[in-house]
Amino acid sequence: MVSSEPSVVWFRRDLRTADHPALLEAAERSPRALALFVLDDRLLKPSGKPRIEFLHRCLHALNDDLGGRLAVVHGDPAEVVPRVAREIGAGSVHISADFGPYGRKRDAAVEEALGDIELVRSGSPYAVAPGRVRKADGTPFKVFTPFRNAWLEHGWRQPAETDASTVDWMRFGGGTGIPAVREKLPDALALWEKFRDERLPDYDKTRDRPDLDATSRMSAFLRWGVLHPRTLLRDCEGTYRDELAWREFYADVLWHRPETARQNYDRKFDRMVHDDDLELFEAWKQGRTGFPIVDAGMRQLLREGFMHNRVRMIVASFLVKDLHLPWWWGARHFMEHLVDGDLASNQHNWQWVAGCGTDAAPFFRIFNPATQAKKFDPDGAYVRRYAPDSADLTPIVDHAVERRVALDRYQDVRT
Ligand SMILES: Cc1cc2nc3c(=O)[nH]c(=O)nc-3n(C[C@H](O)[C@H](O)[C@H](O)COP(=O)(O)OP(=O)(O)OC[C@H]3O[C@@H](n4cnc5c(N)ncnc54)[C@H](O)[C@@H]3O)c2cc1C
Repeated sequence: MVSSEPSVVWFRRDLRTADHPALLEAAERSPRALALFVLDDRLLKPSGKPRIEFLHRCLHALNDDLGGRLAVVHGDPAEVVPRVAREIGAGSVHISADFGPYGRKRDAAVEEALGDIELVRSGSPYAVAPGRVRKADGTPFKVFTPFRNAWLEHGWRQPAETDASTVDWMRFGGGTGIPAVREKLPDALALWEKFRDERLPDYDKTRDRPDLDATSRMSAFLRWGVLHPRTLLRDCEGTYRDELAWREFYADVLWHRPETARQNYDRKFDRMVHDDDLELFEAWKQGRTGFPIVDAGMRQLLREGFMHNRVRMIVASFLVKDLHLPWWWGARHFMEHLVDGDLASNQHNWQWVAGCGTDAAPFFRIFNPATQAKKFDPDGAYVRRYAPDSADLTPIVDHAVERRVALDRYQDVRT
C-alpha cells in the first residue's frame, strides 16, 4: 500500500541505484525517499586510507547519480538512523541485508532503536543470500564444489528494475557532506564490459599471471555494491563464474560460523605453534623480505590497496609457513589496506592458505616464492614494477630451513 510517509533508503554495501531490490521495495511503499549513508567509526577505524578514499569516491558517484541528494551523516547507526528517520517522519527504513557478524548485530540494534518504524531488508550483496543453499539434510556446505553446484541449481532472481528516478529523493538539511576526493570513480559497468569483451575469453589461461593485466578488478566494486554480482553473472560462465561462487561460498561459511572471522575453522589448528617476531612481520608488511615476488606483492598492496590473487596466496603462505606468524596477523594487515577488503573473503582465503579453513589447501603444500615467481611472472615484469631493488636485499629467512620447521610443526598438529 502506498503511504504518504516517506521512506529512508539506508545505503551500505549497495552504493548504486540500478538493480536495487531495497530501493524497489521503498518505492512500492512511498513515492518519496531519503537516501542516507552513515559514516560509522566501527567500520572506518580499521580501514586504511585507500579503502576510505575508494568509499568516498563511491559516495560521490552515488550522490551525483541522485542529483546531489545523498545525506551523509557521521555517527553510530543505532543512534543516527532512527534520529534521521524520525526527523523526516519516515514510515520505514529500507536496507539490503547484511550477513557479516558486525552488520547483523548493527542492524538488530538499529531495528530495536527504530521502534515502530519498520526496518525492511530486501536483497543482499550476493546472488544467493548466505544461509539459503544447504545440503539435502539441511546442514551447511563445508566444501566448495558441492556448494557451487547447489548454488548454480538454486539460481538467482531477475534484476530489480530500478534507477535514480525510481523515487523522488528528498533533500536533507543536516549531514556532514562527503570528503573531497582526488579522482572520480570510473564507470564500473563500462570497465566490466570492456573486460568481458577483451579479456574474459582468455581469463582461464591468464588469470594467474600478475604481470598481465588479466583479471577483472571488479572486487572493490563488488565490495561496495557499485555493481551487483548478478550483473556479472549474466555475462559469464565457467571459471569466472566459479570465482564469484567462491565469494558467495565464503559469505555462506561466515554466516554459519561467524566466530571463524577470528578463530580457526578447523579447531585442530589451535594447537599450531606460532612465532611472534615483530621485526620479521614488519619486513613482510613493508615488502622488504628479500624475496622479490613477496616484496612486489606487499608493496603493490601499500601503493594501490590491491594485490593480484596469485600473489596474495604467495605472500600469505610466506607469512604463515616461512615466518610462522599467525594467519590473523596477515589478515588484519590485508583488511587495513585492501580496497576490496571483505571479512568473509579475506579471513577464509587466509584460512585456506594456512590450511585451517574449509576445503583447505593441504598445509604441507608450501609455496616456494622463487618457483612461483618463475612460473607466474616469467619475465620478472611484475617484480620490476613494484620491487626492483628486492633482489639486492638479504633474504630475511632461508626458505628451505623454514619449510622444514613448518612441516615439523604441522606433524604436531596432525597427531
Ligand atoms: C590471502 C587472500 C586474501 C584475500 N582477501 C580478499 C578480500 O579481502 N576481498 C576480496 O574480494 N577478495 C579477496 N581475496 C580473493 C581474491 O584475491 C580477490 O577477490 C581478487 O584478487 C580480486 O581481483 P579481481 O577482481 O581482478 O579478481 P578476478 O580474478 O577478476 O575475479 C572475479 C571476482 O571473483 C571473486 N573472487 C575471485 N577469487 C576469489 C577468492 N579466492 N575468494 C573469494 N572471491 C574471489 C572476487 O569478487 C573477484 O572480484 C583474497 C585472496 C587471498 C588469497
